[in-house]
This record gives sequence, structure tokens and C-alpha cells, in this order.
Amino acid sequence: MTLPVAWKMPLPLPDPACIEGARAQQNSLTKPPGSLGRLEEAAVALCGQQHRAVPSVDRVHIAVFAGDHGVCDEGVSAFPQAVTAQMIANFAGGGAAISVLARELGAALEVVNLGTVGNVPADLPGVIDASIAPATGNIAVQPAMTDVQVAAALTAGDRAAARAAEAGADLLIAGDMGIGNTTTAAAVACALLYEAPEALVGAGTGLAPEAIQHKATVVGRALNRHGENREPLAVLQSLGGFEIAAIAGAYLGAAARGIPVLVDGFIASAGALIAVRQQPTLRSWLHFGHRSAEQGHRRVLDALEAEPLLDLGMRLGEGSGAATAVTLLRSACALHNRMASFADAGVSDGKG
Ligand SMILES: O=C(O)c1ccc[n+]([C@@H]2O[C@H](COP(=O)([O-])O)[C@@H](O)[C@H]2O)c1
Ligand SMILES: Cc1cc2nc[nH]c2cc1C
Repeated sequence: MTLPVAWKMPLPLPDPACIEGARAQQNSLTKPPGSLGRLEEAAVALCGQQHRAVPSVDRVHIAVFAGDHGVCDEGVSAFPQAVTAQMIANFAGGGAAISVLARELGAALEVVNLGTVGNVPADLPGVIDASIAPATGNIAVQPAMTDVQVAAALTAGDRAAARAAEAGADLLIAGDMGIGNTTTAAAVACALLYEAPEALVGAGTGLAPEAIQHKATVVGRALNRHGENREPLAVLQSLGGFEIAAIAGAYLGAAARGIPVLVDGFIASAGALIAVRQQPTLRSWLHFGHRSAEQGHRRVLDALEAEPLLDLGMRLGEGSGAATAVTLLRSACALHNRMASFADAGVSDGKG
């Protein structure tokens, strides 16, 4: 199996000189130092990532990765698997939440179909067919993916990052669509964080408390079957999903090409966790859009030492939380680039 080069090759680091210059710029602006909080930090980080004194997130590339999950056989979702394919058509038709948000942002939106049980019509606009199989294996009883399949899913993500680079994107957002994927994301996170299923399994699309308990039992079975190997690729192949692998591949591919990333919710963060465990340098390319209402997200964010921009009780996926946070990054850039300095505005900087 051939993994994308970004899985193993050393990733670049953001530029330290640009970071230092951006900090000096922030401290020269007409405000008490640090008073714009995380907006300052985001602008400074973007300068380092983009090798620019004038950061921008005007050109946003959103790739939504869709795939089905064999673990749905265990009755772990409030919705039928057919919804994954139906939603791909809805993304293409412009009626999904991420379709609306992408239009509002003037962002490029592509949907990568990694394999669904339901039928997806051919030639839907903006949908890329990268079908691997109708679904992953049921993780409660078998590995999610073969080694060839996990490599194909990682590569599909890397290709999306290559398209973002080709389009000159300032920022990459990876979204997810896959009925059952809060189960697989929880399994991945439990394995990497040595957590019990009860700590990370949540309601997903809207399970009742008894059904959440059943879902935790299913994750427990998957973890027992998987065993002790906590190597990122082994965990991903055994417990993940096509879209979680593609998200990990897209994040690594973006960093390898010098593109910052805005991470979405629980599933996207599970992809980030896998990728950061594989390549810790990736962390310095990540911004975090929001804290999802999915129970386990807080713990995964903590493990990534991430303080997200928003906490709106969203739990949709699709990249919708990250897309909603782009406006804040745009504000951060506008403030960094356009505020007056103490010297220019004739305001005392309090240093005498
Ligand atoms: O991103 C999140 O935090 C999030 C939290 C809960 C649900 N979702 C979305 O809902 C679907 C998975 O939910 P479920 O209950 O089928 O596992 C999948 O399409 C996700 O995009 C997404
Ligand atoms: C309708 C619907 C839309 C979604 N978008 C992401 N996950 C989803 C799950 C459902 C059920």
C-alpha cells in the first residue's frame, strides 16, 4: 500500500520570523497588548503559516468527505445509512447547511464521495467520485478498512489538499458526512486517549440515553477486538472511517503545502488527533472552529490543547462549525491589517 508522502515526510514549520513580526505589529496597534485575545493569536499564527505580514482567509477551500460505516449494522445512529448518499445530492443541490455557508463565504466547496451504501447519481456538480467500497467493515466485529483502503482514503484527502493548493487557497476546511461516524470517531479517540467508551460516546444525530448506552457497548466491543496497538495508522485502519482517514490525509496534505487548516467538530477532530499523533508538527497548522455539542469533543480538544473559537451548541458536521468561524478569522485579519498604530494615530502607548 502506498501512503501519501505527507503521512511520513517531515512537515514544514510556520515561519518564526513572520510570527515575530506579526507579534510586533499587534503590539504596535492602538489597543492594550493582548486585548483582542484569541483574534490576535489567530492573526499571528496565520502570518507564520502563510509566510506573510498581511494575513488573509479570503480564499477558503472546503472539502466535505462522505462515506458509510458498517457499524451501522449495530443500530448506533438515529438515522438510516441511506441519508449519507442523499445528503451528497443535497450538498450538490446547494440546500445543505455547508452549501449555504460556503456561498455566504464565497468559498470553494467540493464533496468527495468515498463510498456509500445508497446510490449517488453520476455527475453531480462539485462531487468527486473517489469510491472505495459501499461502507467500511463493522468495527464491532472486523477491521474498518483493509490496508489498501486506508491508503486510498488518506490519498483522497491528500488530493483534496492538492486541489486547494492549486486553487491558491488561504485556508482549508475538511467536513464530514457519514451516518454512524460519531461511533467510529469515538472508537478512534478512545483508543488514542485510553478513555472508556462512556467518556466519549454521545448522542450523535440524536440518540436517547438508553441508545447511547448501547452505542458505548458497541464501541467497547470494537476496542476489545482491536487490542493494544495504539499506532495511529493501525487505529485508523481498524476503528476509523473512510472520511476520518481522508480528513487526516487532507490536514497533513494541507500543512505539507503550507496551507493552514480550520478544524470542524467531533469527527474532524478525531481525524486531527490521528494526524497529530502521526506528525506532531501538524498541530502548528491547525485552528479550531468550534466546540461541538457531541459529548466527547471537549476531551479530544483538550488532548489537542485546543481552545476553539466558537461554542454554539452546533453538532452538524459537514464543516459547518468551522465555516461559521471563518468570519472571526476574517475579523482577526482585518484588525491585524487595518488598525492604526499608536504612532500613526498619535495615541500614547503608555510606555512614557
Ligand atoms: O461534527 C460533529 O461534532 C457532529 C456531531 C454529531 C453528528 N454529526 C454528524 O452526524 C452524522 C453522524 O451522527 P451519527 O449519529 O449517525 O453517528 C455525521 O454525518 C456527522 O457529520 C457531527
Ligand atoms: C439530515 C442530516 C444531515 C447531516 N449533515 C451531516 N450529518 C448529517 C446527518 C443527518 C441526519
